[in-house]
Amino acid sequence: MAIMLEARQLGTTIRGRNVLNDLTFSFQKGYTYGIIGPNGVGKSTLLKLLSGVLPPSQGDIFLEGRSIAAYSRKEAARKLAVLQQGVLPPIGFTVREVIEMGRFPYQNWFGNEAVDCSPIINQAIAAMGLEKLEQRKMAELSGGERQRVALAKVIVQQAEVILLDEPTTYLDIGYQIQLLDTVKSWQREQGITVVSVLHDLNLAALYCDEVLVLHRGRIAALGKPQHIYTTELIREVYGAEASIMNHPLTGAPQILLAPNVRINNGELE
Ligand SMILES: Nc1ncnc2c1ncn2[C@@H]1O[C@H](COP(=O)(O)OP(=O)(O)OP(=O)(O)O)[C@@H](O)[C@H]1O
Repeated sequence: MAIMLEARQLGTTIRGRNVLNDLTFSFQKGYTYGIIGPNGVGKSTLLKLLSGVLPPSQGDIFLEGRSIAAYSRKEAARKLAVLQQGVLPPIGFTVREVIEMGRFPYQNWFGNEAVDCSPIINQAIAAMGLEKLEQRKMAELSGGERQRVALAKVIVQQAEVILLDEPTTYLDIGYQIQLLDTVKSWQREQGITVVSVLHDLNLAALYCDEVLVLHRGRIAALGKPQHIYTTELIREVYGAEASIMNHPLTGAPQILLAPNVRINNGELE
């Protein structure tokens, strides 16, 4: 099995505070990984380290065996595409123009490409259900529509690794499933590696081959959801009481949260 991304003794300090410590793990080519953990634990920070935009304070990241720091910007962008959280898209442009910006790693100095990129742009527009919106200005879209444009822009980058920071933010449950299904079929078709920060542990169990759980700046668990999701882990990491059931269709572990108030015959007391 080929290793696509590897972290060795990775650590980072932000404003004198140790956020992530001694993380060592590897992600295999062609797999989907979820990064989960409580608010503020460092999930987005880990994604920034993996994409090379934030240099680590300790340790190193290897992309196909080569330190990420040794890649040029365009070289890295052809290998790795990132959907960042909360980054405002350029609102003066149309949907199609913004998606075309995802092709920058393949453009020359004048913004031209050697091959016609319209087939891949059209494919991404269709995959994200944006056909009717392609001439709309970004400023005229809802939060969920903008998120779908941002993902289409990532898809057209045709990278081997995609890093997604909370890709389901702003999306209703229908679009959450549509987006994750699109990413999954894209991943299978192209054999790419997907690393996604997810808050929803149930979606992570449905879509990820393996999940990395962060707790207090370290790895609390890394493995298949059915092996690592336990009531003890949920209690330790989130301080929440949960029951774990198997999904009736897929068998994936699904977490049911238990309210702290007492329940009698289905009524809260
Ligand atoms: N630019 C910054 N300046 C100061 N502290 C920061 C900065 N960026 C992140 N932090 C801190 O680093 C820690 C990790 O932040 P990060 O955004 O990676 O967490 P997260 O797990 O993605 O959180 P969430 O689930 O809330 O999105 C937090 O305590 C945060 O306050």
